Order: sequence, then structure tokens, then C-alpha cells
Amino acid sequence: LTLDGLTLLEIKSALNDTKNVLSNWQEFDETHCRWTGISCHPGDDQRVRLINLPYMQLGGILSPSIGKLSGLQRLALHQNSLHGTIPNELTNCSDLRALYLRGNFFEGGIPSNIGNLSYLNILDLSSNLLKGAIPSSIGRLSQLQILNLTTNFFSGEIPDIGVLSTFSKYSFEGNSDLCGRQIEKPCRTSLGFPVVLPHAESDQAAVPAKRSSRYMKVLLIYAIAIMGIALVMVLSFLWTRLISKKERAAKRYTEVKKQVHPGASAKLITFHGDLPYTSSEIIEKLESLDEENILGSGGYGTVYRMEMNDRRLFAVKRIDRSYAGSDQVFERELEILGSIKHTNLVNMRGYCRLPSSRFLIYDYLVLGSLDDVLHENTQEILVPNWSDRLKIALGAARGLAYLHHECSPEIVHRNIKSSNILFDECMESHISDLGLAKLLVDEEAHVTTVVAGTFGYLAPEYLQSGRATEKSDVYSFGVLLLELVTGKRPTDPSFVRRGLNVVGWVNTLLRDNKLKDVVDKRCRIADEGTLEVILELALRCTDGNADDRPSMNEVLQLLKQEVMSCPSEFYESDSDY
Ligand SMILES: Nc1ncnc2c1ncn2[C@@H]1O[C@H](COP(=O)(O)OP(=O)(O)OP(=O)(O)O)[C@@H](O)[C@H]1O
Repeated sequence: LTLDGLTLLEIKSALNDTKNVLSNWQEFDETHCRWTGISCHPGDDQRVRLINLPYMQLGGILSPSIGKLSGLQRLALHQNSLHGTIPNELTNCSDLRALYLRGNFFEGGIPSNIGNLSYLNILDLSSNLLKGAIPSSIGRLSQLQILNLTTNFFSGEIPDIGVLSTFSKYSFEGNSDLCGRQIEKPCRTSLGFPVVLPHAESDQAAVPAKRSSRYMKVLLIYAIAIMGIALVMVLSFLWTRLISKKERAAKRYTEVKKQVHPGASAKLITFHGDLPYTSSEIIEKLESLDEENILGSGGYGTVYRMEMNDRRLFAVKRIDRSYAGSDQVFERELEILGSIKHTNLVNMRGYCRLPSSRFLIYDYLVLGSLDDVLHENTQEILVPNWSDRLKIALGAARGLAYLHHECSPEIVHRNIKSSNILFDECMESHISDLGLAKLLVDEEAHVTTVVAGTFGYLAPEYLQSGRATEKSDVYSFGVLLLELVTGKRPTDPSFVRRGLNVVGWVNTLLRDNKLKDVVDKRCRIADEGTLEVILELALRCTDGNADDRPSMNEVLQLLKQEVMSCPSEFYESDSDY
């Protein structure tokens, strides 16, 4: 073993590896470059470049030996259970570009000479038990693009110097004792007054004694008035919250506007008043849809492009499938689906039942589906690059995590696939067809035909039992990630011919150390570290054992970190970490 290999063993000895994930970190191994979570610099000297061990349930401490890895560029140990302090020696890793220690139990302060890490792009120490002042040397990190110190116990004034001046409150939230310009919270003197007050400068020039007692009086009046106003605001805020909560509960379904078309047995339901047209105009447009307007057809029916008189476009799905229950139950279920709103879900605007057919009305997504973009795209220039692909994955993960973790009861999509990821004019991902897989199955059918979804994306246990869970969605999402990396459909003939699906194919190539062969040839990967992390995530999502797959919230966290660490134009748009 080289010096770096021995250093890794020292680091391992300080970690509490409960799940034995570091079992292949062995003394007798000649090269440490293939150990779990390790990547080396190209060349013969086997210098460690990346340590990627997030979500590994590692305990123990981060050994000071880490400082000996002078070629280290990325240290990702987020979402483990590490404790102790962040060793000062870490700042000897002068090549470090990304440091992720989020979601551990690190105590103490940030090493004061962290400013020595002059290449640092990303510093994420959020969700730890860190305390003390934020060192001003962070201001010297001129390359720093992402700073996340949220949810710790930092205190004192945030230094307003260098790069530290450029970060907003989103980098510091969840530290109740911090103050400073960045978080719009003035720091206070021991008397409890803001250090900087309006007109403070002119007061300096005044006659000291007399002026200061008048000044104190004014301050007192100010303070009492501010406290009074704050009290009134808090009370009225609480009151409106109470009222609006009650109203929201009562109005849950009243926002759904139901209209019965005069003279015909037609029914129109619009959700959240989202379709600002008369029922006659909508019904007239629906009745006039013809072959020219067809966008495509899928398992539930045909999709049309519908243009209103004001030129706004909608996508309309004419439902072919029958529904076993009554119209009332079907419509009630749809009302629930219509009430779900999220930027990464295709917005359902309304439902219309005419004697001839039933229609679902959606927002029209101009740039088509991921399936079109990846597989039907003949113009090389329009093929998404690596950072676009990460952004697409992130958007889809946000939508799916919302369905799994924010909706109550949670919604299992059952049919995650590339043709159900649609793009708006900004190439933002929107998941379509949510809820339909469950709503439009034939309840009477035999269990094997109850399986909705599309071959290639389906989790093995879902195929066997017909029972869809969040974890079967996670599997489909993992396949989607592999599709984004490889640029191949999950049923691509090149591996199906050899009896493999995309998961088996990627696993085989990785086992043979052919990382490069996995990647879509049309896409230049800027950062091999990110590629490895995404592949590892995809393989965890497609684990044969559903319990070993991560939740969508975990997937989302990990993708956010990767998107932020991928240098591209969409840093700014992704600020909600
Ligand atoms: N809201 C929308 N905006 C623009 N195009 C859409 C919209 N919804 C669907 N489409 C397009 O209509 C076509 C058919 O979509 P549909 O969802 O019915 O089929 P699918 O996704 O191929 O299969 P499945 O029914 O299994 O989901 C696809 O080409 C899709 O891109």
C-alpha cells in the first residue's frame, strides 16, 4: 500500500463501520483505489482524489490523519453519524474543492484556518451540532459558490467580509444566535439594542451627556413601540393562521367548481378555478378535437392538443379505459388528484364527462417528454448535456418525493418512466399521469394484470405480487437515472438480447471496471466523481431488496448535493437547499 492507502486505513480505524461497508478496505490489498467510496487521480501514484461515503451509517470520528491526503478534492461523508470535532488538520488538504459533512453530529467549531482551502467550491456543514463564531477566514475562500451552515448552533455576528458578504440568509438559517447583515438581523449591544441604528452617525457628533440621555429615551420609546407592533403582528398572524386553517379544511373541495352543461348530460369539474373559460367554450373545444390535434396515445387513451380562443394551450387526455366504480367515486378521486399542486408535477386543470367520452385537461408542456429528448432526438445539439441530465433527475425526484412524503395519504405513482417526464419551456421536469395507474385499473381483474406501469421500469416484487409501494416507485426512478446516464431505454435490444435488463447490464460493466462504457457517448461527463455518485445512487434505488432502497427524500437530498456540486448555469435556480 502507498502512503495514501495506509492513511485510509488510519481513517477507517477511527470510524465505527456498523454496516461493514468498508469491508474491502484491507491492508493486504495492493491498491486502495478500488475500495468502496474511493477514487484516485489518474496516473501511477495512486493519490486519493475522492472519498464518497454518504448515507453509510458510519459512526466514530473523522481522524486527523485526513490531513495527510494532500490530493483530496472531494470529501463527502454526509448523512452519517460521525461525532467529535472537525479536525484542524483537514485544512492541510489544500486541494479540497467540495466538503460535505452535512447531517452528522459534529461538535465544536469550524477550524479557524479553513480559509487556507483556497480552491473550496462547496462547504456544506449543515445539520450538525457545531457552535461558536463563524470564522472570518471563510471570507477568503474566493472560489466558494455554495455555503450551507444551516441548522447548527453558531452564534455571534456573521463576518461581512470577502465572499461571506455574498451569501444570503439561506446559508445560515436555523442558527438562532447568529446576527448580521446577511440574515437581516442586527446585532445587539449588551443592553439589548441594535448596534447600528438609524441616525447613529449624527449622534456621535452630539454633546455627549445630555444627548445620550435623550438618546436613551428615544431608544426606549422605539423599543417599546417596536415590541408593541411586534406583539400585534404576532397575534394577528396567529389569528389569520387559525382562521385560514379552518377555512382551508372546510374549503378543501369547495374550490372545485362543478358545472352541468345546460341541455346535455355533460359535467365539468375545474380544480382551484384553474380553467378561466365558460363551460360552453370548454365543451365546444373538447367536442371539436380531431385527429389533427393528436399528440400521441398511451395506455389510458389518446392525448390531444387543445387551443382556446385566447390561444392558450392545454393537453387533453381522452380516457379509453373503463373504470369499475361509479362516476361519483371516480370523480371524488379525481378531485383529490386535482388538488395536488407542485412545480414538478403536471398540473391537472379539469375533468369533463360528455355522453361520448371522458376527458382530463392538463397544462400543455411544450418541450415534450424525456423519452422524446433522449431517444427520438435526431439533432445532436438538442441532446441534454450532463448538467441538464442532473437537473432533469432533480426535478423528477422533487415531484416524486412530494407525492411520497408531502401528500397525505401518500401517493404511489406506479408508472414512473421517461415518457411520463415532460418538460416546460425552461426544460424543468414535470411528472405526468399521477394517480391514473391506480384509478384506471380494472378492479375485478386478476392480480397479474393489475400491474400498471411499463416493462423495464417495474420493480421485481411489484411484478410478482402486483402490490405497488413507494419503494417500487424508487426502483422505477433508479431505472430512469440509469436511462439518463446511459442514454439507453431500459429494454434496449443490445442487452435484452443477452438476457439482461439495464440494471443487470450496468452492474456487469461496473464489475468489469468499464465505467466509461456505461455512459451515453453523446454526453461529455465533466466530473467523474458526480458520475460515480449518481451510478451508485441508481444502483441503490434498483436494489433487488426493496427495504435496502433509499426513500425518495434521501434520493432528493443526494441529488441536490450533486447538482450543486456540478458547475453549471443552474446553480442560481436551485437555491432551496
Ligand atoms: N401535458 C402534456 N403536454 C404535452 N404533451 C403531452 C402531455 N401529456 C401527454 N403528452 C404527450 O402525449 C403523448 C401520449 O401520452 P400518454 O401519457 O398518454 O402516453 P405514454 O406516457 O406514452 O404512456 P402511458 O399511458 O403508459 O403513460 C406523449 O407523447 C406525451 O409526450
